[in-house]
Parts: sequence; C-alpha cells; structure tokens
Amino acid sequence: MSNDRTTVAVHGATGYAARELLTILLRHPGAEIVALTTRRDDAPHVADVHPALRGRLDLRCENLSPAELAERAEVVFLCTPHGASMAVVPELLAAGAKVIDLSADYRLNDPAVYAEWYKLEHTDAARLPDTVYGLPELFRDVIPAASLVANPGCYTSASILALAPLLAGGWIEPSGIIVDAKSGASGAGRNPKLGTLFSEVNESLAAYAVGDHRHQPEIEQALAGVAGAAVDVLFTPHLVPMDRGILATIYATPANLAGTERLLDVMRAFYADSPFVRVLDGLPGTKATTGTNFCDLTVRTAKGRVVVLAALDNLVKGAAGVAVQNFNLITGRPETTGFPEAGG
Ligand SMILES: NC(=O)C1=CN([C@@H]2O[C@H](COP(=O)(O)OP(=O)(O)OC[C@H]3O[C@@H](n4cnc5c(N)ncnc54)[C@H](OP(=O)(O)O)[C@@H]3O)[C@@H](O)[C@H]2O)C=CC1
Ligand SMILES: CC(=O)N[C@@H](CCC(=O)OP(=O)(O)O)C(=O)O
Repeated sequence: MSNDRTTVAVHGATGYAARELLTILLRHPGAEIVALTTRRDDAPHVADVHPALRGRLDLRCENLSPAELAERAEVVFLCTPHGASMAVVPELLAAGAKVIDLSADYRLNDPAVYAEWYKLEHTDAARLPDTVYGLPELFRDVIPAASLVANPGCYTSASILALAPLLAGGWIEPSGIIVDAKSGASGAGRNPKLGTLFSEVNESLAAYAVGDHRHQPEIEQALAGVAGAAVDVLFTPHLVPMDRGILATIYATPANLAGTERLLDVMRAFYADSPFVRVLDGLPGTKATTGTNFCDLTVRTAKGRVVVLAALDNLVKGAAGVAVQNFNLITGRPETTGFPEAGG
C-alpha cells in the first residue's frame, strides 16, 4: 500500500457487523474510512444510522457501484449478506481493490456444497477453490498475499479455534464431534425478523437449525484441513436472550489417555503466537470477551470424553475484529494494530 494510511470502504454499512467494524477502524492508526454504502437512496448520515458513531465519523452512506467503491478505496470490506457479496466481488477485484468479505459467499471451496447449504447457485464459482479462508490463527502465512479474504462465520470461528489444536495433534477422534453453541441475537443481523423480536428472544432459550445449520460444512471443511482427514461434526446452535456473545461447548472422543493438564498444554503451545486466543485454566464466559477481539478457550477430560469450551464476541472476533486482523495482514501491518486490548 502506498500511504501510511490505507483508504477503506464499508459496503453494507448500515448493519451490525459494519457498526462494529467502523468502531474498530476509527481507532486504527492505519485506516482512513472514505466510503460507506447502503441500498437506500436518501444517503443517510452514518450518525443517524449508528448513533454511537455521532461526532466520530462525518460520512454519509451512499448507494455506490463497485467501480465507485474501488475508485475511492484501496480495501473494501463487504458487510453484506451472502448472495450480495458475490454480486460485487468480481468487479471490485477487477478494478484493483482488495476485498475482505464478511459473508459466507467465499468460505466454502466447493460450489456444489455452497449450492446445497445456501440454496443458491454461486455466480463466481471459479474463484472458490483458491479463496483464502480468513482465520489468521490457522492461515496467517497465506492471508498476506490474498486480494480476497473470506472472513469466517461466528460460530465457526469459536468451533474451529477450539478444536484445531486437538485435531492437529491427533488428540481427539475426527468423527463424532458434537458442537453445542449459543449465540446472542445480534448474530442474526439488524434486518428485522420475527425470531429476533425482543418478545420472542427475551426470557427464552431455544435451539434452531438442528443438524442443518450452514456453519456445519464450514467447520468440517476447515477442520479437515487441520486434521488431514475428514472431520464429522454435529452442530446445534441456540439463540439466547443476549445482544452479543457466543459460547460453544464441544464434546469429542479422546484418541489417547491424555488428561486435562496435558491438553491445556497442547492448546497453549498451539496458540503461543496467537495474540487473540487466550487459553484459560478456568471456564470461559461470554462477558469476559464482550467488545474484545479475544477468543477464550479451555479444555477438560470428563467421563471418557474431551470437553472443549470457547467464548467470543460474535460481532468482534466472530466478524469485524477478525476482518481487521485480516486487513492488517493484507496491508503488511502487525496483526494486533488497532487492538489496544492486545497491545496493538
Ligand atoms: N452479525 C454477526 O454476528 C455476524 C455476521 N456475519 C456476516 O456479516 C454480514 C453482515 O452481517 P450483519 O451486519 O449482521 O447484517 P445486517 O443485516 O445487520 O446488515 C446487512 C447490511 O447489508 C446491506 N444489505 C442487505 N441486503 C443487501 C443486498 N441484497 N445488497 C446489498 N446490500 C445489502 C444492508 O444495508 P441496507 O439495507 O441499508 O442496504 C446492511 O447494511 C453477513 O454476511 C453476515 O452473515 C458474519 C459473522 C458474524
Ligand atoms: C444468532 C444467529 O442467527 N446467528 C447467525 C449466524 C451469524 C453468522 O456468522 O452468519 P454467516 O455465516 O451467515 O456470516 C445464524 O445462525 O444464521
């Protein structure tokens, strides 16, 4: 990148992930926010869309084409739903922009798997096999060279970070893994829907998409790469009456007789150079990660099983925070830049 500060645009700037991203970028010493988009044609000021940003960012959200975005910004963050991201990526890349996509459009390598789980034909399928999966803790060696980074999903980040050290070292069996995960309602986005109304979520706890959630193949794909073999995961998400936060409780079959202390050592060694993963002696909870880019992990052996626990903020480490880690990597900056909580 040519300047000390990299010009950035946020496409889909009126949603929750974008709000969180803008909050992080505003304190980032190497990012200059130059453009925000919405499909609305009344060009709302960002402070009217995200009141928390009042007085901190003087920009309007505009209905801009990919060509206009690429002309203004060196890096474009896509905070749009799946389907909408692949509609703009080819033009953005052709115009020379680097792209960090927060949606699921480029996470799966196989277009047939994408079509099966997203009920949508991929319109840019040729790019899928080579797109870099933006989980820096696993792929920080290849992310810096990428023009397009596919940011991971929120449940998937928690699940993959929890299981990768144990699968990589052969400490657990790659089949029969159960991920039981809970998320706050902001994980469903800002677009109003019945299931996330206050009176539906408040004082309630419910599972959804049992066995057929779209994050299941994403978790299996990433972990198969780590394990060097097919990985079989049963994933059950739950909606909890919180704004934000994910807790995943994961059950696996041990592949040997290692105890809790040995497995904790394995996890600590695996993440020794990963500033945003904290391996705890105690049990993680969402509150300790709220508003931060940390993923808190621990592991236990109990009744012949290995139990791994992971907590993170779905909007930060699960979305906007990891996007900024990726931004740092593709612009040649230290991964922690813009994250005072990690010394950056
Ligand atoms: N929320 C979370 O915890 C996480 C979200 N993600 C992913 O990040 C992305 C953004 O999520 P989130 O912020 O929660 O979603 P929101 O629903 O809160 O925001 C979506 C944004 O996309 C815009 N948008 C909606 N549909 C289209 C379309 N067809 N074309 C162009 N723009 C569109 C909306 O803008 P407008 O209506 O003003 O045009 C809005 O700015 C999604 O892909 C989501 O799956 C990933 C990990 C975690
Ligand atoms: C609570 C809730 O509804 N969460 C969302 C996951 C959010 C996310 O990471 O979505 P993408 O993979 O689409 O980016 C869901 O279950 O669909």
